[in-house]
Formats: sequence, C-alpha cells, structure tokens
Amino acid sequence: MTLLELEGVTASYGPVQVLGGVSLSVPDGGAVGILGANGAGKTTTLRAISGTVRTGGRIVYDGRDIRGMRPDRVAALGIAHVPEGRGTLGALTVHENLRVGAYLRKDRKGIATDIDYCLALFPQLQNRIRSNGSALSGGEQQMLAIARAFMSRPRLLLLDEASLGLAPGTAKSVYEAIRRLRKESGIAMLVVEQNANLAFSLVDSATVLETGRTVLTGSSAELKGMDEIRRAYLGG
Ligand SMILES: Nc1ncnc2c1ncn2[C@@H]1O[C@H](COP(=O)(O)OP(=O)(O)OP(=O)(O)O)[C@@H](O)[C@H]1O
Repeated sequence: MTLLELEGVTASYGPVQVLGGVSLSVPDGGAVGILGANGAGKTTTLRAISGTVRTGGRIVYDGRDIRGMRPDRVAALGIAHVPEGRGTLGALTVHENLRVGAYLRKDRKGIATDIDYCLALFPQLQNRIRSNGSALSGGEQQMLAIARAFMSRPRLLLLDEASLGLAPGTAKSVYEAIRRLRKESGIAMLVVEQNANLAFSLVDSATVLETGRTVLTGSSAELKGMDEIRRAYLGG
C-alpha cells in the first residue's frame, strides 16, 4: 500500500518557484531516498510535505490530500520531520527533548517504554540524559533529533541530511541505528542524504531531482547500476 504520494508538486519561497514538478511515492513501511545536487530542491520537498512552504500539486498521505495543511496538523497525522540542522531544543535536557517529542501522547507507560527504547538505540544518550541539548556533540544532537521524532510514534519519518557535519564513523553508526529503527518499528522513511552510500544502505528505492523536478526513480539496485548515478553520487 502507498502511504505517501506526491504528484507534480511545486513550491515557492515568496515569488521564487524552486520546485517545478516533484513526483514520488513511499510505500507503507518502505524507505525512499531523494538524491540531487545542491539546490535541487530536496529539503524543500520535505518542507512541502510537512507544510512549511507554499505548495501546489498533489500530496496524498494515507488516502487524504494534506497539501497546504498546517505543520502541526501534518505532525498530528503521524508525519515527523527531522530537519537539516537537527532542531533539538538546546535549553532542554535530553530527557525533556524526548518528552517534548511525545507531547501529543497520553499513554504514560508507552512513553516510558519508548524513552527506554531510544536510549537502547542510542546508548550515548543514556549518559547524557540530564545534559542540555546544547551541550551535546553534533552526533549526539542528531541522535536526539531522531529519537525525539520517534517519540511521536510517527508512521512516516522525513529525514534531512542526518550525516551532515558528522565524522564518518559517527555518521555510519547513526545510519546503523536508523536501519535498526526501521526494521524494528516499521516506520516508513523519506530520506534526503548527500552521502549516497549511506542513503543506499537504508533505502529500497530513490528519486533523483534536478532543478526542482523528478527526473528519475528506481530501486536502489537499479540506480546503483547506472553509470551516471555512480559518477554523480557514488564517486565511481
Ligand atoms: N528559505 C528560502 N528562501 C528562498 N530560497 C530558498 C530558501 N530555501 C531554499 N531556497 C532555494 O531553493 C532552492 C532549493 O533549495 P533546497 O534547500 O530545497 O535544495 P537541496 O536540494 O536541499 O539542496 P542542499 O543540499 O543545498 O540543501 C535553492 O535554489 C535554494 O537557494
């Protein structure tokens, strides 16, 4: 079953149109990547879904058109966005950040269980549980941002450049945790990732954007076998 479908999505910042026709679909429980050069519109595509940029076209999630919906309503439908730059709350502790992620939930027991799960998924956070978000390393902040998104128990996770600015070993372990989260939770994922090797370690298929338009979609295996993809994204 298709969980999310974008058809001919356009988006503008003020008078400047930056998406001219993005189409992609994410199966329920699937993981899909968005590839593209700097400025191709990857981040804006995620913003179009979460309702933080003005959009046209069709964005259908779980059978309903969510285009133009307010971000808080989109979130309440089960879409969690981990933005580029992470967006953890620096003045709150790790524990408080996790609780903020669960703000719409009422199941206290489930929340406590899920906090334990996050700390098992990201053991570094366990030692930092009373530290402020601002005191964490870049890698720990990224882990916290993902964990906080999980705390809302989303059906779809929008993940923007989770490896940005991290040392290669840290980026790798963050992606290992995301793969585990995917396997254990079944959350569908739409993933923007500059490091295509990391992206392909997680996603089943990907869409390639060029100047705000979808130009190619294929399974990870198909795309990795294409010369132009290897040259542009895989360094080979
Ligand atoms: N807030 C904004 N106001 C105006 N223009 C913007 C804004 N954010 C992005 N843009 C422009 O929109 C275009 C698409 O940007 P976007 O960030 O979606 O691309 P991207 O593929 O995610 O690239 P990157 O990898 O560099 O983040 C770019 O030309 C960018 O300069």
